Amino acid sequence: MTDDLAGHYRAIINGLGENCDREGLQNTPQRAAKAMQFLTRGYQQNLNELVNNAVFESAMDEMVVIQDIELYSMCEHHVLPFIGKCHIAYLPQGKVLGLSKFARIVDMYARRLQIQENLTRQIAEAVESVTNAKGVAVVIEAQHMCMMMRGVEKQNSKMKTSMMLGQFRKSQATRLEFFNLISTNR
Ligand SMILES: Nc1nc2c(ncn2[C@@H]2O[C@H](COP(=O)(O)OP(=O)(O)OP(=O)(O)O)[C@@H](O)[C@H]2O)c(=O)[nH]1
Ligand SMILES: [Zn+2]
Repeated sequence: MTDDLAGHYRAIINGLGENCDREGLQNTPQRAAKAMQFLTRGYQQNLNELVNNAVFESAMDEMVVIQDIELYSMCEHHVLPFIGKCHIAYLPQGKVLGLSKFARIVDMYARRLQIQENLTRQIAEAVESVTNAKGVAVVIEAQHMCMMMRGVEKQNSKMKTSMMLGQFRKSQATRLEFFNLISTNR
């Protein structure tokens, strides 16, 4: 698998007019293949294994927010990185999820070829399915290298996406509480 990918990288690099046999590039196809496999390792993961039963009974029924989870993803249109932060909130009803699992869920979906909108939705639906929460909210703010390094070359624009499920979608007060919580301490 890595060797196959490395062969493709060799063709790309040679196709750019470079020479993969020169010293600095000799191991590059192999390295680039491994790096790309790492950046897309989310394809090898699944939600059940990742959560590993780290769901705990709890009487907590107020909003829980996990803020500023950094994410690195790759846009599916250009295969260039987009980089940002994810904020997740949920309203537990009897069960809370192990804290690190939120970051693992973000990474599992981020480490695939993505668009930000779908990534946002997938994270929200995963948290909902694992916790059976009364509501889940996810906000992602990210900068896309395809907008910065090429194309329109806008260095400061950010894309913000949100996905509200359950109570967050129904109740404006709940949504506002979440937006308030994530707009402080930054
Ligand atoms: N909605 C959305 N669009 C994205 C995302 N990542 C990249 N894109 C956009 O995907 C679009 C692809 O447009 P095309 O016209 O097919 O490709 P292109 O000629 O490379 O487009 P330019 O970026 O405008 O040069 C561009 O507008 C990108 O900005 C994302 O996460 N969400
Ligand atoms: Zn792109």
